[in-house]
Amino acid sequence: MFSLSSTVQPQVTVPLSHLINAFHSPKSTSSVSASVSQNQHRDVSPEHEAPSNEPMLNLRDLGLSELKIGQIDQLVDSLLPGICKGKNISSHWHTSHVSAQSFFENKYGYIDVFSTLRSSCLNRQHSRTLKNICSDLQYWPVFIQSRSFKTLKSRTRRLQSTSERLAETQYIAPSFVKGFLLRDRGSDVETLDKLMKTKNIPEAHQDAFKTGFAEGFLKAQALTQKTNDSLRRTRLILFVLLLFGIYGLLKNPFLSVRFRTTTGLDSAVDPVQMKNVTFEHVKGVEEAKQELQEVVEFLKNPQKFTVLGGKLPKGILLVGPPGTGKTLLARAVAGEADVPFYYASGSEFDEMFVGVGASRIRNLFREAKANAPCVIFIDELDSVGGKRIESPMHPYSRQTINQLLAEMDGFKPNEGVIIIGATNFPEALDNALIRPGRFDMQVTVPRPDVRGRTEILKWYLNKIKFDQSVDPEIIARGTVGFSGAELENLVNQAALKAAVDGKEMVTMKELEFSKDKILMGPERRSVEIDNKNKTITAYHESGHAIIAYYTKDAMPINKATIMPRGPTLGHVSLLPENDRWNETRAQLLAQMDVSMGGRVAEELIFGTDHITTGASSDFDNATKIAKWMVTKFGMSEKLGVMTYSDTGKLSPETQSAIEQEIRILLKDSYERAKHILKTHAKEHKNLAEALLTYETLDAKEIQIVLEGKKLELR
Ligand SMILES: Nc1ncnc2c1ncn2[C@@H]1O[C@H](COP(=O)(O)OP(=O)(O)OP(=O)(O)O)[C@@H](O)[C@H]1O
Ligand SMILES: [Zn+2]
Repeated sequence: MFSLSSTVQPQVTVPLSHLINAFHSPKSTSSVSASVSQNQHRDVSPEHEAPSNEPMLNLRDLGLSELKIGQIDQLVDSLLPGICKGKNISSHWHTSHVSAQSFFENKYGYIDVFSTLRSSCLNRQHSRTLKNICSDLQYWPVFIQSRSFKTLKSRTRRLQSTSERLAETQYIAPSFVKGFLLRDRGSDVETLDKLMKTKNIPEAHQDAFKTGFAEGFLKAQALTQKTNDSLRRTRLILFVLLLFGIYGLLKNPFLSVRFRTTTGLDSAVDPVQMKNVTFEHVKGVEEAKQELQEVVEFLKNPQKFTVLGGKLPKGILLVGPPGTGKTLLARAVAGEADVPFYYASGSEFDEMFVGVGASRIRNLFREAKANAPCVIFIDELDSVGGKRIESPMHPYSRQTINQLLAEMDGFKPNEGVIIIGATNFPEALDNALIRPGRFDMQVTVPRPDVRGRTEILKWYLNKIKFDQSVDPEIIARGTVGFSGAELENLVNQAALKAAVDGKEMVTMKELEFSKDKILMGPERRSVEIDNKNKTITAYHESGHAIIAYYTKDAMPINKATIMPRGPTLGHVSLLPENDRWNETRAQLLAQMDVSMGGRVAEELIFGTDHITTGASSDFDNATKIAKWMVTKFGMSEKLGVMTYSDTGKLSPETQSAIEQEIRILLKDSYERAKHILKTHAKEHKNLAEALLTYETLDAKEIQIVLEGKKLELR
C-alpha cells in the first residue's frame, strides 16, 4: 500500500488499478465507485474491510490531502467521474483522519479538506483529461504534516531551497511521491510536455501518450518495491545462515581442538595417575632403576628429606638411544611413588607462534605445582631445550627455553615437583639447562645387554602364547644392539607370523623369522633363483658353516639359510655366548677364517673359473679385521704395539709394511679355511645338500647333518 500513515494526517487511499483505470478511461463512470467516511469514523463497510491484494495509493502521498475544496472536486471529478451517486457508494475510496478539524482551520485559515470531502458527495460529472490532472498536480501546493503536529511549511515556499527540499523528501515522502511529484515532478512533466511538443504528437494522441507514461511509472514503482522486499528477505536469510554457521564452527570438535592448540591457552596438562606402571615393568636397565629409586623415596616422603636438610635435584635427565625405556622409567617413578604424572613432549612447545610455547610451559608448571608432589616428564627435551640457535624454523625457541628455565628456578628443590627430561642427544642441550639447579642429575639408559635382552624378551613373551621349547636367551644372543622397544616389536611380529601361519603358539621359528626380518629385511620368497645359483649359494654358506663348526675360537653357529632376504641370497648367523666386550687374537682370526669359508668353498667345488662376486662382503669383513689387528690392536709382530690412525699420512715404507702384514694375515686365513674344507669335504657336501633341500637349518639340524645323521623330514 502506498500510504504513509500518520496519526494526524487524513488519508485518502485508492486501489492502484482504479487510478490506472481512471487514467485510462477518464470518462467511464461504471467501473469505479467511491465512498466517503465520516469524520472521526472509519468506514466499516464490508467492501472496504475486504483486503485487497492490489497496491493502494494514498492520495495524500500525491499531495492531495491539502487540496482546496474546489481542487479536490475537480480531481475526483476528473479521476472518477460520477463516482458518488448517493449514499450507497461502494467504499473503494475512503478517507480517514484523526486530527481535529479545528486544528487545520485555526492554523491554516481554510476549511479542512476532509470536512469538504465528507460533505461533498464526489458526484460531479465533469470529466477531465489526464493532462489537466497532471498540470493540476504540478501546481497544487503540497502540504504535508508529520507526526506530533509538527507542521512543515508550504511546499511551494520550501522548494525555494534545494537542500531543504531534499531533506524533506527523504524524511517524509515515499519514493513514489519523490519520483512522481516532488523531486522530478516539474521537470518530468515539463519534459513530457516539451517532448510532445517537439515530437509534434497530435492532440488526439497526447492523452494516450501521457497515460502510458503514468502507467509505466507506476509499474516501475511497484517493481522497485518488490525488489526491495526480496532484498530484505535475502538479507534476513543470509543473516540467519551466518548465525547457524558461527554456531556450527564453535561446536565443531576439530575446530575447537585447533583453537586449543593454536592459542595454547588450554594445552593438555591433565595428569595421569601412573599406579599401574612400576619398576617391575622396566627390564634390563638395573643401574638406571637404582639411581631413580631415591627419587621415588623423595616423592613418597618429602618430609624425610627436608628434615635431614638434603636437597634433591629438581631435574633428572634420562639420556639414551631411542626406545630404551626412558619414558617407561619416568612413568615408573611416578607409579612407584603414586603421584600424578604430567607428560609433555618437547616438540609441543616448539611453536611457530609467539608466546604459545612459553604459555604452555607456564600452564604445565602451574598445574603441576598445584598438585605437588608430582612428576613432570618432558620427552624430547632437546627440541625445547636445544642450543639456542636462532632459526626461521624455531622463531620463538629462545622465549620457550627462557620460560622453562624461569619455571625451574621458580620452585624450591623440595617443593615436591620432580622434572624428568629425556633426550637422545644430551650434547645438543642448552648449557643453561644442564647446570646445577636445573637438570643436574643425569641417568644413562643404555641398550640392554644379553641378560637385559633376555629379561625383556621373557617379559614380552609372557604376554603371548609361546611354546615351551622357546629359548629367549638364544634370541637375546642374536639381537645385539636391540633396544627394549625393538625386542618388544620382535616378539609381537613373531606372534603375528604365528597367527598368519595358523599356529597355536609362537615357536623359535617365528622368533627367528622376525629377528631376521628386523635385521635383514623381509624374505624374498617370490625371487626366482635358478638351480645353479642356488647350488653355489648352498655350498658358499655351508663353507662358512663348516669353518665355524670346526674352528675352536669361532662363535657358535645359530642358523644357515639360502632363503633370499633383503639384499642377500643366503647367510649363516653365528651367536656369541655373551655380549663380547673384548675379543682375543684367536677369536679375530677365527672370524676371518669363517669369512673366507664362502669363497674357498666356491673355488674348491666349482673351480677357479667359476668363483662368483658373492664373496665381496666376506672379504670386506675379513680385511677390516686384519687391518684393525695391524693398525689398532697391536697384533702384528712386525709393526709392533703401535696404532696407525691416519694411514694416508704415513711414510710409504710404513704404509707398504702395513699392507704387507694385512695381506699375510688374509692369506694365512684363506689357507686355513681351505685346509678345513678339504678335510671336511664330505660334511661340506652333506650340509650343502641339506640346505638345498630344507633351505634353512638351525644349529641343532646343522649338528645332526655334520654328525652324519639323517635329518627327520619336516
Ligand atoms: N627396558 C625396557 N623394559 C621393558 N619395556 C621396554 C623397555 N624399553 C622399552 N620398552 C618398550 O618400548 C616402549 C617404548 O619405550 P620408551 O618410550 O620408554 O622409550 P624411550 O627411551 O622413551 O624412547 P624415545 O627416546 O624414542 O622416546 C615402551 O613402552 C616399552 O613397551
Ligand atoms: Zn659369504
